[in-house]
Amino acid sequence: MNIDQLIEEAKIARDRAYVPYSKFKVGAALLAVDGTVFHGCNIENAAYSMCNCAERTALFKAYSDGVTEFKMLAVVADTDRPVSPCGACRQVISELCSKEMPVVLTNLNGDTQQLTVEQLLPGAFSSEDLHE
Ligand SMILES: O=c1ccn([C@H]2C[C@H](O)[C@@H](CO)O2)c(=O)[nH]1
Ligand SMILES: [Zn+2]
Repeated sequence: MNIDQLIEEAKIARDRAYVPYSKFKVGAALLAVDGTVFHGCNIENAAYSMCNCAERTALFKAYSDGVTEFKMLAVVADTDRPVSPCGACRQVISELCSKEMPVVLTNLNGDTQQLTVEQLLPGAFSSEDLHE
């Protein structure tokens, strides 16, 4: 599974987005070290704050299936620039993925930006900050 293939998987995930309120579809594809690809889409709710982003959907699906080691995450939306994950997702990605893992951000025009998890949220608050 290369980067282009993972982006295609993210587009498949995006097609399943449940977005009756924003109409803004986002897809994510999370490649695990064992080669499994977890799809994630955004899932909205009439109680708006319950909306879940595509990135967190993919990560939570993997974790809840017992898969916790990842190689790469791709995210796609119909944006002018490569889609920018929200702050909440950056925080969750920082917690659950290695600092060095590549995150591929893209849009439907094929504009692509590749960042590491550390670059996505430099200086993220982490478990190391929690000394009791
Ligand atoms: O990277 C992003 C940015 C936004 N959204 C979702 C949240 C909401 O459903 C919609 C509009 O913010 O897009 C994602 O899933 N991922
Ligand atoms: Zn988000």
